Amino acid sequence: MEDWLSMPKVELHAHLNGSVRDSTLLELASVLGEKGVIVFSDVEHVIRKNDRSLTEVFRLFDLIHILTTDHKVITRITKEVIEDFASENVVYLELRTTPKNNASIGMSKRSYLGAVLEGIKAVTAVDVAFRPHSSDVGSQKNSSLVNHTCSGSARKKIYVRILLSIDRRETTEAAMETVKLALEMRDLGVVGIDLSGNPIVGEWVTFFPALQFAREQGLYVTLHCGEVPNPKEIQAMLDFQPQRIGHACCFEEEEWKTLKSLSIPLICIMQNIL
Ligand SMILES: CNc1ncnc2c1ncn2[C@@H]1O[C@H](COP(=O)(O)O)[C@@H](O)[C@H]1O
Repeated sequence: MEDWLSMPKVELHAHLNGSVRDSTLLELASVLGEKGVIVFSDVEHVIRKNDRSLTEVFRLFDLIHILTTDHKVITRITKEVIEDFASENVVYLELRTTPKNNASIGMSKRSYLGAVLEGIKAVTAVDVAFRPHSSDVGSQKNSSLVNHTCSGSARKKIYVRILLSIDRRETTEAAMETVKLALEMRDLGVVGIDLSGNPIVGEWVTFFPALQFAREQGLYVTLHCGEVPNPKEIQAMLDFQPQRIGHACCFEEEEWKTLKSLSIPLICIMQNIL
C-alpha cells in the first residue's frame, strides 16, 4: 500500500460528493441531527458501511447531498478533497461535480460552482495549479489560482481541472444550463461535461442536445456508460464517441470491440468490481 501511496498518480474519475471524508460526513450529520433536520443514529451506519450495492450507493448520495447542500460546506469539502488527493500523491486531479439549484437556500448552479472555486482557492496544504482555458494561459487569472511559497522550497503541487456533471434525473433544459455554465467558466478551469447519476434513470435522448452542444463548443465530454445492461443506450453513447467512457462493466463483446476500434479511453472500471 505504501508503494501505491508514494507513486505519482492521475485521478480521472473523482466525484466531489463521492469523495468526502467520512469524518466530515459524520460531523455534518451530527450538526444536522442536533438541529433536528435528520436523526443521527438513522444515518450513522449508512455513512460507516463499506460494501454497498449500486442502489445503496445512490441512496447514500441522496443523503450526502442533504449533508453538503450549503455553499460553505461545498467550499469546505472541495478544499478537503483536493488536499486528501494531494496527500496520496495524486498530481493531476479531474474533479467532477453536479451544479445544483436549491432556491430554498439561495443556491443556483452558478453559485454552487462559485463555492467549488472558492474551495480550490482555499487549499493551503499544497500548491494548486488550476489551468485556465488555453486562450488565457499565463494571464493574471491563472497565477491568482496558484499558491506559491515565499521560501522557494519545493512543495507538493496538484493540477486540478473541473468537469461539470449532468445528473440523469435532470431535464434537457437543466442539462443545457450546466453546459452553458461550463462555457462561461471555461477560463476558470472547467474543461468538460460528464453525464452521471443513477443508470436506471433517464433517457439518452434527454441529454443528447446538451452533450452535442457541449461538443460543438469544444468542451470535452465523458459519459458513464454500461453500468447496467442497456444495449440501446450503450450503442447511442458509442455512436456519440465521447472523449472518455466510465465503467462499461455491462459491455458485451461487440461493444468492447467498438470501444477499442474507436480508441475511446475507459476509466473507472474497478469501482463497480470492488
Ligand atoms: C457508482 N458509480 C456512479 N455512477 C453514476 N453516477 C455516479 C457514480 N458515482 C457518483 N455518481 C454521481 O456523482 C454524484 C455525487 O457527486 P456530485 O454531487 O456530482 O459532486 C452522484 O449523485 C451521482 O450523480
